[in-house]
Amino acid sequence: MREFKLYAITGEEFHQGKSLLDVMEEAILGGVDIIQLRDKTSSKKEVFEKAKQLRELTKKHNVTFIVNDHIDVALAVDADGIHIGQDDLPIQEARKLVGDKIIGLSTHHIEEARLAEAEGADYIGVGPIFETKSKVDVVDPVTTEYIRQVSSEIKIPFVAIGGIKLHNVDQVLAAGATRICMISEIVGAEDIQSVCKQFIQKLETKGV
Ligand SMILES: Cc1ncc(COP(=O)(O)OP(=O)(O)O)c(N)n1
Ligand SMILES: Cc1nc(C(=O)O)sc1CCOP(=O)(O)O
Ligand SMILES: [Mg+2]
Repeated sequence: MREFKLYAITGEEFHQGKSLLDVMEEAILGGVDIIQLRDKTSSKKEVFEKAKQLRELTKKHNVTFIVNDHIDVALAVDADGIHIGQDDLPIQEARKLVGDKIIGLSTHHIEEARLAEAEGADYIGVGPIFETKSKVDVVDPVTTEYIRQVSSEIKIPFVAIGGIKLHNVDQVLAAGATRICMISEIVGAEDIQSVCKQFIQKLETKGV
């Protein structure tokens, strides 16, 4: 898996009338090095069409492309990987389907992180660090304490997610995160490039 540090997930409810492609290209131009298509409401066919466009965009900019939930769509567009949750296929079964593509798995406590590592996830999501309105049925915030646990124990890459904003990201980095992931703070921004550049600056200040 290529190294990454600034991860943006689509969230069309936040896009302020701008097109999906324009929003994600702005994010990439601002420094995002991995993007995820996350669409909980569209039909499979619509998700496929969006994935095809984002695959083209990410190829053009040499950025990693992940599809959330839909393993079949990820395979159909030759995405770089998939992101799955605790209620999705077990990693071993997902691995049979995707081969050496990237598998990311959401985790919310250290036992899940240990299991993800043992079962061969390529990276884990660690969250939600703070309250978030971007996901329904989300668990209570795991706080930066969970970042501390994961960074001291888990060897595979992890990315902090959930309620991360420019005003609180310093706490996330201070706890040991070297990769951060956002929906609303990036794709809902007036000036997406500027927000991404500020996140990159925060990461670089911490030596990432
Ligand atoms: C990078 C990253 N981390 C966590 C999630 C959440 O995935 P999941 O638990 O499957 O929830 P949904 O996103 O499907 O609502 C994620 N998508 N990406
Ligand atoms: C999709 C998602 N997964 C989470 C998890 O903790 O697994 S938190 C989350 C929403 C992240 O959106 P925002 O940056 O707008 O808070
Ligand atoms: Mg999911």
